[in-house]
Amino acid sequence: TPSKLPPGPAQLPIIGNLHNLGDQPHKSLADLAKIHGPLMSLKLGQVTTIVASSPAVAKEILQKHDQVLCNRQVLLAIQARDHHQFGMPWLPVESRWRNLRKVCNSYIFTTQKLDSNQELRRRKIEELMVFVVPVAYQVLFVAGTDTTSSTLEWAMAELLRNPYVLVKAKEELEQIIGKGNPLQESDIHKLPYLQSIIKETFRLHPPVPLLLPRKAGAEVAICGFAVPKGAQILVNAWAIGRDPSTWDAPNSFVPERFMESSVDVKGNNFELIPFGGGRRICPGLPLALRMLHMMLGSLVHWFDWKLADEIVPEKLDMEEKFGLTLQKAKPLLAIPTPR
Ligand code: HEM
Repeated sequence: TPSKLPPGPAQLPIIGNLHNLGDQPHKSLADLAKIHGPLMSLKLGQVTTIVASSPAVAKEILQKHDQVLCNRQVLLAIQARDHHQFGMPWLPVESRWRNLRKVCNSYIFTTQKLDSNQELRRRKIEELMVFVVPVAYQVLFVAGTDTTSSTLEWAMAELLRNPYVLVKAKEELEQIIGKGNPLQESDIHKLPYLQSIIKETFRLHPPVPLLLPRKAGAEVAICGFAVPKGAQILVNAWAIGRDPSTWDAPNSFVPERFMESSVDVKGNNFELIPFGGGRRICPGLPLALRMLHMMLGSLVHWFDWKLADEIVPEKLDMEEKFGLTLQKAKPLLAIPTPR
């Protein structure tokens, strides 16, 4: 078994590499990975931290060694409020977690259940559309801490910044759904371009850029290096989504790249893992995907959009703010007119 830790930047006493993170840790870690490689080790304070930044290493962690690495590193801030006792994301892989996952997979997020309560969501979407009309002036995509709303805001921002994509999305909806007809969840599979837009949004703007920290339950060898027991494991989904050896023109928003490809966000393609992977993959994935396609599709289908304040598309501010979820730093201001 290897004894050497993966390579990484030099460490200072006590703080280790905390000073390397800055206020955009996912970007700083991506830059460090360019120097030290797709598997690196750092010391965040006293915590040995292993960072994965390529699809191959992510696969080692989320698939091959999933069993040893499936528990969470519970952040002190969360422990302090006792949240880890209750929230599924922080539970250890033991009976309580297993029961909750079972409830999710067999009762809450099954295709059958989601199909049977889609009427509730259809009404919500209708309310959202009715809400947009009188405000027909300025719709603020209010920055919540919510992963789904943040993805929707990024998607709308990309559509407004890339008007040709918006036109193509409209054309697809008009052709498949028809002007004036409401979008239904059962239509989503007939809208490959809309699906590609959502994938491309997740690639560039994964709402949980470093996924949720895992913890090594035992020492494990990864790519010829030793990952010690107790180490915190981060997977930089943001860096992987922009990796130039995986993606052509990695920083451009080009949904077309997914039209002829089978790459999906469901945890099988490690170049695109906004929901994580392995046994702790996001259980809300099927619901989140339905909601996102319905909300984005309906906003595009029902309204014409332009940017507020005469901003030209290329000048739209796409700065990110790192937090629990990766938000747009400046809220998107967009003006709808009913079509
Ligand atoms: C765009 C939407 C969403 C994204 C990008 C997202 C992303 C994630 C990620 C990256 C993880 C950690 C996965 C891992 O460790 O490999 C996670 C876990 C989780 N997510 Fe989501 N999520 C989303 C929406 C939702 C929704 C709508 C729900 C519930 C209704 C949900 C419930 C959960 C729960 C309970 C966990 C913890 C699972 C566990 O630890 O076993 N998520 N999510």
